[in-house]
Amino acid sequence: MDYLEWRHVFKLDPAKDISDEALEKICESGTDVILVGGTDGVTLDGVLDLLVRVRRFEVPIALEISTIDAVTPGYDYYFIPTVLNSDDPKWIKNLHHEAIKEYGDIMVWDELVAEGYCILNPNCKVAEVTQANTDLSTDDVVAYARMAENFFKLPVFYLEYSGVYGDIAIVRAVKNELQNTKLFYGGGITSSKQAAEMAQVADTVVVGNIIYEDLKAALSTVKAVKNAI
Ligand SMILES: CC(C)=CCC/C(C)=C/CC/C(C)=C/CC/C(C)=C/CC/C(C)=C/CC/C(C)=C/CC/C(C)=C/COP(=O)(O)OP(=O)(O)O
Ligand SMILES: O=P(O)(O)OC[C@@H](O)CO
Ligand SMILES: [Mg+2]
Repeated sequence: MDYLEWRHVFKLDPAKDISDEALEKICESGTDVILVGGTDGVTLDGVLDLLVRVRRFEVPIALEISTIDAVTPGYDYYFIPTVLNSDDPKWIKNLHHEAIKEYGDIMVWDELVAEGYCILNPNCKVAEVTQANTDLSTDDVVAYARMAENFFKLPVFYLEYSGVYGDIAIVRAVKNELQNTKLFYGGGITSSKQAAEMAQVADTVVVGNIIYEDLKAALSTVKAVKNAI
């Protein structure tokens, strides 16, 4: 599966506006994929709009499902988060159970990629919405990574610092534990230096909000990640 080889990901938020000019630069930047996702304000219109606009380019496009009301055919992959450190079973498996009960007969399972999220920024929106317990030691986080890989056999473990730059020591400790499950890192990357640092440890680096704040800085992260060893 291609996603096993991804190094750099741009995450576009369907609740935010992006100009055609900026979108073209993002799509032609050399990134491995455009991942469409956000915590709130995600609508079918927003998800369709980005699908149609990104499809004009060659880059693959994946949808990270945050609400079942905003799912449409046509994406290359569907990423399904399960928030391992949520205190509310809704975000771990209940919404998933509901969706599979309703759409299980028509699902193309090979297009679905399950992601075990571990959210570590206590002040981000997704931590609040999912009631994530972010008060975790390195050992706690490593245990979630082991759970993702060995117990649930998830293809992706996503260390989510949304909005703040993470702790490289924690990212390294997790990476050292994982053999098959891919480590996605996302959060607070605003420069090529940060992107390169995380890319030396994580399998895949996700760049989000800086796209909307400083396009040039966002674009600089692609080369930084691709050149990192
Ligand atoms: C062809 C076709 C239609 C195929 C699809 C079939 C189908 C219906 C598949 C569904 C399968 C399934 C099991 C779905 C699960 C449904 C579901 C709603 C699950 C819940 C997912 C979940 C735990 C969401 C929580 C929120 C979350 C982790 C979102 C990810 C995005 C994220 C962290 C964004 C970062 O936040 P952001 O919004 O950027 O924050 P700022 O604005 O502060 O930057
Ligand atoms: O928006 P930022 O902070 O870059 O985080 C990226 C991504 O991990 C969000 O889900
Ligand atoms: Mg965002």
